[in-house]
Amino acid sequence: IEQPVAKIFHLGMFDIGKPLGKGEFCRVYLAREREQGFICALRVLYKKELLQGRVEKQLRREIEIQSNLRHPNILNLYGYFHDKKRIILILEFTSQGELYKHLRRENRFSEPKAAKYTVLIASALRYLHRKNIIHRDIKPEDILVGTYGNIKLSDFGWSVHAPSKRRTTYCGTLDYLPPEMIVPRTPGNSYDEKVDLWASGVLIYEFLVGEAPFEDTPLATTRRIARADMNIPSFLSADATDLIKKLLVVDPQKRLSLDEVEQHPWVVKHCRKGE
Ligand SMILES: COc1ccc(C(=O)Nc2ccccc2)cc1NC(=O)CCSc1ncnc(N)c1Br
Repeated sequence: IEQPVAKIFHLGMFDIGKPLGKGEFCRVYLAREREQGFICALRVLYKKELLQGRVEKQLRREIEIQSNLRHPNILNLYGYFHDKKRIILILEFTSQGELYKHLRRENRFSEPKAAKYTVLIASALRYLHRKNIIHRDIKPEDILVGTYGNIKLSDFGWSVHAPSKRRTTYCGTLDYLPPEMIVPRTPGNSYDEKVDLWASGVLIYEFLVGEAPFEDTPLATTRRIARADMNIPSFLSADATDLIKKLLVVDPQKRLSLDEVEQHPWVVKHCRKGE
């Protein structure tokens, strides 16, 4: 789909179009590569800010990891370049933008739609976990929607994201953090990929209810997460309720595995293969 890239300025071999992200920290632009007219999203990061935020190491590690990922439900990082002041990430462009906008507009998703998204996210997580990568940051704000409605896990580099208006919590939301990252029982609070299963439960809840299960004041949220203290509205089907309850379990080892999520009746019912 040809996207109008009204040329505002150019950066390297790219013509820069409209801003895609908002907020002073989130400089993401629609761009077209000059030679082949290749459409992409460019994320511009200022070295000064990265140094202040001491995140240049995290960014380097992330670019290293993300450059080797290839999955239909993970936003592609094609590469990067830098000039004196900036580092520019060359990212896959998704024409339908951020999933959280769709969720806010529709208030909540139907169960079939939520189940379809769940399967796609589980498939991306399985791919990451097989490579020993824990995403840790799965929330509607970090999921993008492609042209044909398929979704892409992205990593907005939370540390450079302004405390977004979308969540009124300081420096990223607590809503998606699992108990073991809130109340570290084991010294050095070691956690494993089960944190992504907890976050998947929070995500399914938010898809179906329209708000996160532990949304509250920061203090109350941490208390409720630590006890998995949520109430599931009665309009959710029994299967959906069952899946959420089996993911939002305090003990990480007792949470469902990705295989069990994909084989859960709620998912199977709504996502018969090939539909
Ligand atoms: C693989 O995707 C990333 C990988 C890495 C980082 C990142 O900044 N890491 C990072 C930055 C600083 C410090 C530490 C980590 C960010 C992303 N992703 C993004 O920034 C998403 C940009 S928004 C957007 N993108 C495409 N199409 C649209 N319609 C939109 Br809206």
